[in-house]
Amino acid sequence: MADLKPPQTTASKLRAMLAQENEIVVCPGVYDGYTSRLALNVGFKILYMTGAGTTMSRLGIADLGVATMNDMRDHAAMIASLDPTIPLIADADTGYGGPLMVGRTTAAYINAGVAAFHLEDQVVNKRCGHLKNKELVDEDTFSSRIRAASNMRAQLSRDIVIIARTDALASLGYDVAMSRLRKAVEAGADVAFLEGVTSVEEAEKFCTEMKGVPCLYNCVPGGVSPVLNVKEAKECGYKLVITPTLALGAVYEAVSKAYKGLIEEGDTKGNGVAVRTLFESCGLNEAVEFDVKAGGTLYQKGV
Ligand SMILES: C[C@](O)(C(=O)O)[C@H](CC(=O)O)C(=O)O
Repeated sequence: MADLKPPQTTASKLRAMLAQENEIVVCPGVYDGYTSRLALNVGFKILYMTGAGTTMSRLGIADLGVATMNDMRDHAAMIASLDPTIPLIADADTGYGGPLMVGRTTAAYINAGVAAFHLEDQVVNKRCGHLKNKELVDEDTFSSRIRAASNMRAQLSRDIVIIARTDALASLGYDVAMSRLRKAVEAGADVAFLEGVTSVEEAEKFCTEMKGVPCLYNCVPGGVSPVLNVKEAKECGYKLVITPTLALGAVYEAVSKAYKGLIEEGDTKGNGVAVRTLFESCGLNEAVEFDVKAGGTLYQKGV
């Protein structure tokens, strides 16, 4: 029998990262296997799967609550599988229904290898937190979502870090949003996410008033919040920063340019990155090595 030791869970790795004093956990937004590989290749030890990006890349639709639990779970499972030692934080929107459904989502995300997920207080037909006229569920309904996640985690004896997100700031104000987050923490949430923070002062106040509960900053250029860099977010007191649209924006610009070059000038080369380099960014050499080591004959002479 092989000597197989159970690996440390990615949820407990993330908890250890959050417990480090004077550190902020910087999470690159990824939205598919390719962007996840690119983030891992530059050395990130954590990934954030954006729901907006998942909906855009998987369905070609804007962040309007169209992706189902299965879409999100499948996407998260694929991303988490690329390097199962790396914690993946994944968007879980509203949890996709009542407590029973949120419990099911929690179990599905745990089984998909997700280390942490965020659940919010918008209605199920939600929209991006940086769009206008969001509708919310009441405070008790939000608490029940968090409690369902926490109860399922306990029932399964499997860890997942629960991030409570409130979208209440925009329509109900700071105090109501804080009350929702405090109740969410009482119901079992580990991390607080105040969506749509409007100023640095508000960000600092929020981190102070959450009294030791790790706080997450959502950096969305062109949204309603100031675009804080990592140092600034840390100085406000945040323990986590996510950048959901970083890769989406980079791809928007670079790919649009390449396609325009093709349609307007017949440029078939684009930036000319060699195909082998592209494959290598997605584990070509490691895959070949794995196959050869196991005695496979397909790639013995190289590829
Ligand atoms: C964090 C977020 O839920 C996401 O899907 O990544 C979005 C980000 C975005 O749409 O830019 C959000 O609602 O803030």
